[in-house]
Amino acid sequence: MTLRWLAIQVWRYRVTGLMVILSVTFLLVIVGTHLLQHSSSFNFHQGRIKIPMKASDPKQRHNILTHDHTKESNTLKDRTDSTLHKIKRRNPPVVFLKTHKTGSSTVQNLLFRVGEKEGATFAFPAHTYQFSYPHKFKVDFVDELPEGSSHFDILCSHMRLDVGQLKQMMPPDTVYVTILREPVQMFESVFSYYTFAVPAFTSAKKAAGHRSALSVFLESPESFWDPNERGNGLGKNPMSFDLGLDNQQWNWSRPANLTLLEETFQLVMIAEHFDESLVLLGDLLKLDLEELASVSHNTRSAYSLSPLDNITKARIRDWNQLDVWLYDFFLRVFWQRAERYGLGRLNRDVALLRASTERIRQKCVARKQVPPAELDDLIRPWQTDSVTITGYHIQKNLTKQEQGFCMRLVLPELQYHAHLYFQQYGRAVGPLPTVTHK
Ligand SMILES: Nc1ncnc2c1ncn2[C@@H]1O[C@H](COP(=O)(O)OS(=O)(=O)O)[C@@H](OP(=O)(O)O)[C@H]1O
Repeated sequence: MTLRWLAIQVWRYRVTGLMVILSVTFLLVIVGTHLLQHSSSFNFHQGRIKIPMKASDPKQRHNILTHDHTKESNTLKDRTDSTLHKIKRRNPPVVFLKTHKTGSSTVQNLLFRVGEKEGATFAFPAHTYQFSYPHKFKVDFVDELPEGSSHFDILCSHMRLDVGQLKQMMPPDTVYVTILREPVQMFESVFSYYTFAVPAFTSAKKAAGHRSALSVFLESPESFWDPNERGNGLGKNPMSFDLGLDNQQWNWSRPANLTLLEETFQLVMIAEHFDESLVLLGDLLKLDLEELASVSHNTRSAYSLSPLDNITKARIRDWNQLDVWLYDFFLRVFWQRAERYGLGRLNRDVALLRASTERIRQKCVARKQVPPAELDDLIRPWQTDSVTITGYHIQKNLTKQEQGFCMRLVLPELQYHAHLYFQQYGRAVGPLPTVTHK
């Protein structure tokens, strides 16, 4: 009887019932979509970080990020309260000397991700994104230790190395790592990227007219390069300069500070053996395969690349003899280290890393080599007037958690730095001071 009555009621109100179910479903879809859009675990508030398309003095200018931090206090509180900051770091402290045009932004991105996940305290420059480059590093270039931290865990921004100063501020068990790249490729990349930032390169560009500025520079580099002119540090032996060596004069003898560098750096990564380098890095820092995944950062678009003829290559090597010597030296050290790890074991781990990274790239990356005009401010890498730097689009069909991971994977250096800096200090990255360091 009751069942029959129920069946009659259902039949009588079938249209109204259907309408109610449809309305509730529609409402749930609307609310769900809204939540996904506005509560991403990686809440960068797109549109509030503004990166201009072009500038001539990369990473040093203070006005490149205008960050409206007043609107962000709640987000910061949420982040500070989150479990992210309560996880105990399991990795040793690390200094990564970020050398120029060596693939260093790719390594830095990986360290940013690991550090953020583990609530690490970053040693950031007090002003802008570099430690008062090209001055040699000093402890007072570093921003204050944030409240509640007893020491810095990770330092990975550009600097000109001074080992003694670094050791004054980092814990004794700090792991020191850097990266070198084959000097011809590296110098060509430095020249192209910094054509309008290194005065010697700019003079060559002006003199070149329609000819290749690099070729004109290499025909008589001494006529363009004044070692005493500020900003010319990267104009000759740039890797040696970043490592704090005298990049001007060299008489083929072992550089005075080489022993100190050998003793300080547990690992000098080699860009041409990037995956092998990552495996050794992972071993030192106790990282797992997923943490070692990366995409290449700061890559130039195809039309910003020009093939080098043999004369140009020989001239680059001639002009950058100390870098050539240094690279060959640390390449030998690298393979000695690889042998200690075990070459068979290294090959096996590289294969595992490549397979794991490939899976992650497929999951995250919808499109690579995306030109800057097609990238949102949030994910557009810094551009210079002389080259075009490409970026990535991430996949659309990702869960909230995957979206956070994938965004971080492709996030350019300046944006990630600005985010972590704000997270650590609750304020935007500081501008250049009016009085420069001596
Ligand atoms: N994984 C990996 N392996 C090898 N090479 C890589 C990798 N990731 C980035 N790159 C290349 O490194 C160049 C950018 O270097 P940096 O990130 O150090 O540049 S910067 O000084 O921070 O601006 C830039 O080189 P060029 O394209 O020749 O300019 C990148 O393409």
